[in-house]
Amino acid sequence: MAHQGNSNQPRQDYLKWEDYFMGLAGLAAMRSKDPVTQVGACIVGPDNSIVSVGYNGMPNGDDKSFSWGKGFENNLENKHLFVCHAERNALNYARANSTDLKLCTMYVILYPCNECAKAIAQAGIKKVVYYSNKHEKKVETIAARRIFENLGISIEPYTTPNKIIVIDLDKINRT
Ligand SMILES: Nc1ccn([C@H]2C[C@H](O)[C@@H](COP(=O)(O)O)O2)c(=O)n1
Ligand SMILES: [Zn+2]
Repeated sequence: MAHQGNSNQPRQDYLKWEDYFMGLAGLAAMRSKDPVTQVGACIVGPDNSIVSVGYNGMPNGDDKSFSWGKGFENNLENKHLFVCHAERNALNYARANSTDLKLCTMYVILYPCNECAKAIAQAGIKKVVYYSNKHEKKVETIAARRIFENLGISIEPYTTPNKIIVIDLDKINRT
């Protein structure tokens, strides 16, 4: 029997496309400084090329002028009015590179809000894959769903059972 290291067969447990894209969205989310909810988004072209990634953060990364709090009576002390959503950041980056997004798919860790849904629609994206819908009952999410439904934008949950993707950077040194 051939030693695994000498096998002439391709690996079978390689990362599938969906896992790769959602994994990239998850990796981007790890850049977020939001202490509660870290969101990442990855925009993918029809040829499976990575067009853009983004994560939620304060405008221009300015963490000094804005609070990461939530639940304060004074809305200006809450993050929500200020934070740039992962989807918008990914769209902005793609736009800055003049990429046509019409045939692209967006992979995102959290179901988009209404504002992002509008931006996704205006960019011409026709398919969104999301991981979590933890804000399902929020009016922003309900409005987003309506935008997607009315405009015929496909919005699907990520169904792959691969919830944990381990990145072992040092593996290369052991093989
Ligand atoms: N689709 C979404 C939804 C939310 N975000 C960002 C905005 C905030 O930083 C955070 C939500 O905070 P929470 O109320 O869950 O504490 O997530 C986003 O980027 N994309
Ligand atoms: Zn949003």
